[in-house]
Order: sequence, then structure tokens, then C-alpha cells
Amino acid sequence: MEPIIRIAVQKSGRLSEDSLSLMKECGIKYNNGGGKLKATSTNFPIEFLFLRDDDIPGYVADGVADLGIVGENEIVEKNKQVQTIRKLGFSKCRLSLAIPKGENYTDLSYFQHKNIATSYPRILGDFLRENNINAEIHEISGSVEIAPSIGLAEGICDIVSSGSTLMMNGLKEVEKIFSSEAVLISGGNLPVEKQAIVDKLLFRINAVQKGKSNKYVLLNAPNDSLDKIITLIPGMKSPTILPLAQEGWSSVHSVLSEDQFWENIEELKAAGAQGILVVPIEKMVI
Ligand SMILES: Nc1ncnc2c1ncn2[C@@H]1O[C@H](COP(=O)(O)OP(=O)(O)OP(=O)(O)O)[C@@H](O)[C@H]1O
Ligand SMILES: O=P(O)(O)OC[C@H]1O[C@H](OP(=O)(O)OP(=O)(O)O)[C@H](O)[C@@H]1O
Ligand SMILES: [Mg+2]
Repeated sequence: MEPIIRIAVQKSGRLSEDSLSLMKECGIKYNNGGGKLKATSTNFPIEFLFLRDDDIPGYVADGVADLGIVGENEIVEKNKQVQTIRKLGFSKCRLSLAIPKGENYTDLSYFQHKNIATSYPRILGDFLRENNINAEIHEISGSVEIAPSIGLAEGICDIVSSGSTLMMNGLKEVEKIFSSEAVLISGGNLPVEKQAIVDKLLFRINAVQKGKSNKYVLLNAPNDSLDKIITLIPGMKSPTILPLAQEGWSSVHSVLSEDQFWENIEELKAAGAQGILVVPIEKMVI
């Protein structure tokens, strides 16, 4: 039987769409009709398991799945033996302490002997212990932001991204205790044939991630400013320079990170660059 790897992804929620988009960008196709909880790729040796995100670290640690895509918050909370093999840059959020907005907050001692509702008792418990705060942790599995308004707890510890859920529930963020993003995890110690498939997948993920963080830049420049422009957009090896139909002008093509582009834009213009186009890159292999 041909070797195949299994990857656990969230069935539906904040991680699902970006996890599956990443697979698609890696050229991996699959059919998932009828809400099936398992799907096999039609063009890559990988099987998808669609699960609750809470269960993903455990499935990977136990070897039921070879890989998983999950938030760092769940890995630390579940305390399973898994390795993070790639940060994926999506589902960025933080775990924060929040209290009713009318309350006067000074420092962490506010939480001394208070009740705090959370779905993350381990991360919160560790944080409170490290800071010598003796508080009561009230574990609930969702809709944590409701807790203070119904008298279940005086504060909460939950995921915050834009802060709008806190605001809508009359709460304010007072301490950030953990930062998280989606990561690719493995249980380690894979047989060589499976590791070879994982390496192939990682190669594709690298190409996708590099493509996303870089841009293809095209501009027109007078020939006497080319030396300066080449130093500003040196590219992977060196820029491509093509003559324009108009005498004394060239088209310069190069690759650079988006940050670098914004930093150098004024200097490029000052050096005489015109008609600057910035184009997304789908994949990039160095
Ligand atoms: N508002 C947000 N913005 C960005 N990332 C988030 C946000 N909320 C959650 N996340 C991240 O996405 C993960 C999944 O969040 P989601 O709300 O879908 O979890 P869930 O309701 O526990 O899902 P499941 O039904 O799979 O258990 C979280 O563990 C966290 O890492
Ligand atoms: O700061 P914000 O941008 O408002 O995001 C934070 C909210 O997002 C998550 O819930 P989600 O909307 O995924 O719903 P859930 O409770 O069903 O997980 C999280 O549990 C917070 O409630
Ligand atoms: Mg969950």
C-alpha cells in the first residue's frame, strides 16, 4: 500500500477556512461532499480528518493523525506532546483577562480572591500561580463573555482579536496573558516514507508563505538612474532590465518583501522611477 499521511483540521470554526485554503494553495485537492468527517486528497498522499479543534493536539500526540493545524492556545491548554513545525500566520489572537468596563482596574491584584470564568483553566491557572494571585477559576466551554453580566464570575479570561465581543458585552481588556496563531504540529518520530511526504508538504507551504510575503515589482526608469534603482530593489539574484521602446528608458522587474517596498518607495520615486506596479506572487521557490 502506498504511504499516506493524515492531517487533522478543524471541522468548522475560526481555523477551518484558512487551514483548507492553505492546502488548496499547496495544490492539494480533495472531495468533501455530504459533511463527511474524513476525506482523501485526489492528487497528494494525504487524508483529512475534520475535528473539533480541542481534540486536535491529542489526536496528533497519540499518532492517530500525523499532522494537525491548531491554535497555539489549544496546544498549551491541552498540554500534549506535539512539536510545532511551522507557524502559519493566521487565526492570530490573544488570551486576555477582562472585567466589566465600569470597574476601576489598577493591577493584577484586582483578581485576588475573585471568580474568573474561562475555557482555558490550565493557561490561566499557570499565569495566576506565576503572579501569586489566588483566584477561583470557573471553567465554562463557551460564551465566556456572558459570565460577569449573569453573576457567574467577576472577570473572564478568553480569546480576543478585534475586541468587539468584549465591547458588546460591556467588558474591557485589562491584561494580555498569551499570544496565539495557527500552527502546523506533528507528533514526531514518523517512519521515513511518511516523513518524506511531510517534507514535500513543507516544501509547498514554504513556497506559498514566501510568495505571500513578497511582491513582484515592475517600474520604468531613465537609464541613468538604473544603478541607484538596482540598489533599492536588488531582487532574488538581480533585477531584470528590459529596454523600453522609448529611447533612454528601461523597465525594471524585481522581487522584494512588501515592507521593503514601502520603505523604499520614496527613494525609488526620487531616483526617477515611474509607472510602478506591485503584483502578488502565488508561489516562490528560492
Ligand atoms: N476572534 C478570533 N480571531 C482570530 N483567531 C481566533 C478567534 N477566535 C478564536 N481564534 C483561534 O481559532 C481557534 C478556534 O476558534 P473557534 O472559535 O473556532 O473555536 P471553537 O469554538 O472551540 O471550535 P470547535 O467547535 O472546533 O471546538 C481558537 O482556539 C484560536 O486559536
Ligand atoms: O475580539 P473578537 O474579534 O470579537 O473575537 C473574540 C471572540 O471570537 C471567538 O469566538 P467566536 O466568534 O469564534 O465564537 P465561538 O464562541 O462560537 O467560538 C472568541 O471565543 C471570542 O468570543
Ligand atoms: Mg474548541
